[in-house]
Amino acid sequence: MSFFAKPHSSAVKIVKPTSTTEDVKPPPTPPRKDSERRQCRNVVIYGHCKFQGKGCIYAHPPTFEEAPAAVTTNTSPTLTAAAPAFTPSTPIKVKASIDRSDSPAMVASMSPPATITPQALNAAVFVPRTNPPLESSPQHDISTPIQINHPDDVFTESVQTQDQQVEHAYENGHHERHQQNYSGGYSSEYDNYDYQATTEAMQGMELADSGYFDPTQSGYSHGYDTDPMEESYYGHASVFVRQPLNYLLYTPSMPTELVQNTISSHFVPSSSDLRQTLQEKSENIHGAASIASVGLPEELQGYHTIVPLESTLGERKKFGNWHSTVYRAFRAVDGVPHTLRRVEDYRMMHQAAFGPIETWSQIQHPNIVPIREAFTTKAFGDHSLVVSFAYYPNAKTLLDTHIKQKPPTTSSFQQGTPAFYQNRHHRHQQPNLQHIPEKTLWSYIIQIASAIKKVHDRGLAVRVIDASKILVVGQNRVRIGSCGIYDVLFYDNQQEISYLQQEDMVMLGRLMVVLCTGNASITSQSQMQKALDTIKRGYSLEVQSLVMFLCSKMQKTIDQVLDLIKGRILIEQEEALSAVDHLEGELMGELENARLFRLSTKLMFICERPEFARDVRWSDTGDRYIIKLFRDYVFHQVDEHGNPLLDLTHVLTCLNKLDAGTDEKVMLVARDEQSCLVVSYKEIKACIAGAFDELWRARQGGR
Ligand SMILES: Nc1ncnc2c1ncn2[C@@H]1O[C@H](COP(=O)(O)OP(=O)(O)OP(=O)(O)O)[C@@H](O)[C@H]1O
Repeated sequence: MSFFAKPHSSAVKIVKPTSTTEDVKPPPTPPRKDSERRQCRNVVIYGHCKFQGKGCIYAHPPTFEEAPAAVTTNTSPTLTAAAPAFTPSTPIKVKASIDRSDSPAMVASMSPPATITPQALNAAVFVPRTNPPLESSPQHDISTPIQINHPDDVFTESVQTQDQQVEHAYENGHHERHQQNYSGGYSSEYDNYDYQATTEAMQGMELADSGYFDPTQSGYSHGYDTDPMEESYYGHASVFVRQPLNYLLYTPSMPTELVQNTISSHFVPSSSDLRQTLQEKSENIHGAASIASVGLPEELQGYHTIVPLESTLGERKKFGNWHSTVYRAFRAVDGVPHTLRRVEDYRMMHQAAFGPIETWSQIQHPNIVPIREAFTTKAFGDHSLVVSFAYYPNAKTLLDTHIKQKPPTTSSFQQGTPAFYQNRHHRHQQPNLQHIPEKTLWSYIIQIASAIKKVHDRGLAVRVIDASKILVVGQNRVRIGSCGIYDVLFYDNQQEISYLQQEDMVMLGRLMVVLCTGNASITSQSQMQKALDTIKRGYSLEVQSLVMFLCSKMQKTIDQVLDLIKGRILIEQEEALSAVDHLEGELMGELENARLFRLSTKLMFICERPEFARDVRWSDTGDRYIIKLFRDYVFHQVDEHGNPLLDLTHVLTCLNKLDAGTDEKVMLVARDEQSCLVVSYKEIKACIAGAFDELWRARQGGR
């Protein structure tokens, strides 16, 4: 065991002194010869010198037996002054040091102030290879560090300057290089601790981090790159590959001049609005409406919590010739909300009528509301057809969005409407009666035309291209809803598909007229002529000619329409890809959440495991103790009155520093407030990696 061997942790324990500093004065050192004052290189490299006492003329530190007594005065099993750590040249007053710990509550409770004992002052100085020494400050006066070089550098240098040491330095070579990492610098409290077994990961980290990694260790698989936890998520890790590591891998957000996340794009709102929109959607899904559900079946073919999405009072809505109501219900098997459209008083004559539903359920298109299934039921007290669709929270129809007038606040609708959809309608029925911008209009047309193309190519017709059946599900995003229902309802009265597809074209033309004029009730030829005049005044020639083409009696196909609008399609595609970039940028920002969550999870996995309570390696000793104190430091802070401090910023800051493994030191105070440890985030990180690695191996039955 050596004072200068590489330690596991450079944590410094600061405990109450056994005597005051005034009592003990360091003995005067007699002047020595120059060579005797020089530090033996073997000790620096390997932790000890084989030739100590056998002719080596350089200075050697005292052996363990010769070392001054440990500083510790209590029995808590932690590091002692024998542990290699920074040694202040003047006693550190704990009270002063704690000022660095950002913990006023802890400062208040550390009384009386403890100091480093004089013995500790004589202990050898250790400075981690890659850690810069603490900055000198009134609180911290750190001795000059010994610079430990890369072994190869030391070897070369020793050939030139210390011939006597060359031979045995080379001889001991690789083997001792490993040993120095496992053995040195720990007091007897650490003797029970299985470093060999538990710290492979730490070894790897330290080696890799400091450029010491030996590429011949190809079996090594635990380090930054192969976090066992991540291994479980992403499959078995491959062989560790040496690479320059910079673990400050915070995902940098794309600068706004490159991706304008802060600005609303065509399909995606600005970052803050996007978050708000998603929150509202989530709230919508979880919103319940008990009053609205009164009288409705509790369970319907595997769906429950059925809530109407529209008023069932007053004038009944019709779907074709049938009364119809739209509900939201949760599917029992997966808990996912669905939209159920119920068609009342429908008697199915042939089971084959469900055939088109089968075909429709296979159609996946970003502008069509997907169909889940269809069934008939008597649960409502009649013969109803129910078709289940995907549910889009806070979706509203084109009619509601752009055309419908807001109902007067005192209307019977609002008075008699259950809270759930009253609020919804109140929020959504704020129609934008202004002129729809041409860009938005083209976007709608292109999306709907794309959906029509998909359906026609499958040998079907859409049949519901209507402002009241097309849903606005996101910013400028539309989906055609209620597809397939007419195919079931009119199964016994089927028409030529080519005729129905022609109808789709005309319906698209009418939809354009409705959107351009804001008038959903154009029936006569004269009204149509007026509408065309309005379009001429407000929209480009391209819009006018497309409307004329679609509303004409000539035969047309969706391909012809797409050909006419191809220039606009390119603009739309540009917008769609920009939206993808925008969303990807947003997702990158959210990556951090997973990172911090994983870290917190590791802490929870490690700390205070009941099944390891009797295992010395998992009790309050060594690395686990540091982790436990760190957990307290992060999550269990209290204010000066002992009240819990719930400061999320503190938690995030600590976890980020931990994940980055910074050299910044933190003071961890024991729960009994009798001792504290100064330890860097880098070391805590290594402790956590080692402990988690052992847990991981125990999980696999290796324990
Ligand atoms: N798939 C869906 N996801 C979410 N909400 C939907 C879905 N389908 C319909 N809705 C909502 O249900 C409500 C009723 O739909 P419906 O199709 O009956 O519209 P409507 O405006 O009432 O049309 P109509 O006047 O023809 O009845 C609308 O507010 C609509 O936003």
